[in-house]
Amino acid sequence: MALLEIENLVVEFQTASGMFRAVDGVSLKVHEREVLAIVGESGSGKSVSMLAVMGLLPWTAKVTADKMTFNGRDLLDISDADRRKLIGKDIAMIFQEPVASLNPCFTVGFQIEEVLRVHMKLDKAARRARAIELFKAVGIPDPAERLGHYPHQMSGGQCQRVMIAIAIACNPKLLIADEPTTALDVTIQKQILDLLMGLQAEHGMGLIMITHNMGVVAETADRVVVQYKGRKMEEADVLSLFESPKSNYTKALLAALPDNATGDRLPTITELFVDERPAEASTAVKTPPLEAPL
Ligand SMILES: Nc1ncnc2c1ncn2[C@@H]1O[C@H](COP(=O)(O)OP(=O)(O)OP(=O)(O)O)[C@@H](O)[C@H]1O
Repeated sequence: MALLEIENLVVEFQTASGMFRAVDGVSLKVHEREVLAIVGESGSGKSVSMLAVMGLLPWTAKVTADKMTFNGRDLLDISDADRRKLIGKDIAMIFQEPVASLNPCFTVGFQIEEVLRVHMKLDKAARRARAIELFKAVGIPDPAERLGHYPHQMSGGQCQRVMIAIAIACNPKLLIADEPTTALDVTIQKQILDLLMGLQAEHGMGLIMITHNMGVVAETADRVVVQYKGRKMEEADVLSLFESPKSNYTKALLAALPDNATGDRLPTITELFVDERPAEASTAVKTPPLEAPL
């Protein structure tokens, strides 16, 4: 049985200029111990699909699917109370802006201990000991002292390590990493990716890596889903995707990599890719409105 199973997921937002379809019939599966990369350019609905799984979309979103289960449990028909027990414990997510994802008003120690209090019911001393252990596991130096720091006192890379420590605090079965290295210095990006992959292997978690970076896909994924304008264009194991991509969009993504440049100028995706979908389908996905959502 797959850990996460999604069939025909559609997410639409109610906006001032009508309904906007951000995710258009996406299906995917993730198994235990598997790393699935979801790749696609900005706005292709990668984050929105996973926020739908987490139940973290605003009220303006309408989520429908033929199936959305976690470990056999129906996520479409789950009570708010049951979802709160699951999210942050069995399914955890880390985001691309680590500093903004932490609460600036509380110490990082309070924030990690809060997760341990709510989900693991540990007493104060056990929470502190576990928090120190987790900070050590993600490579934060002087963990006991760092627990007393606020997010603004730490670098972006350190904050992402804190976010990862919080995400793995309750030994989740599935970790969703939404562009976890995009906001970080290049020198730190590799360290954070290595840390995530090490933890994934050690804990046997399923990992969904959302990225627009084909280099990250190549380094991390077992299987890849390619998304474009809310639709799944292709799904393949990582080797097949790089060696024999099927969809023209995947071919365009690969051809736009600097390593594949032939002339003195890199081609853009729009030069390389013509939307393969029937006109009816592609116009169903309207250009996002500029005005704020309702
Ligand atoms: N609350 C919202 N109301 C209206 N439209 C939204 C809302 N949230 C996201 N969208 C739109 O949904 C589309 C998909 O967004 P999403 O964040 O999933 O893209 P993405 O593929 O993850 O790209 P990125 O890497 O830039 O985050 C975008 O066009 C975005 O503007």
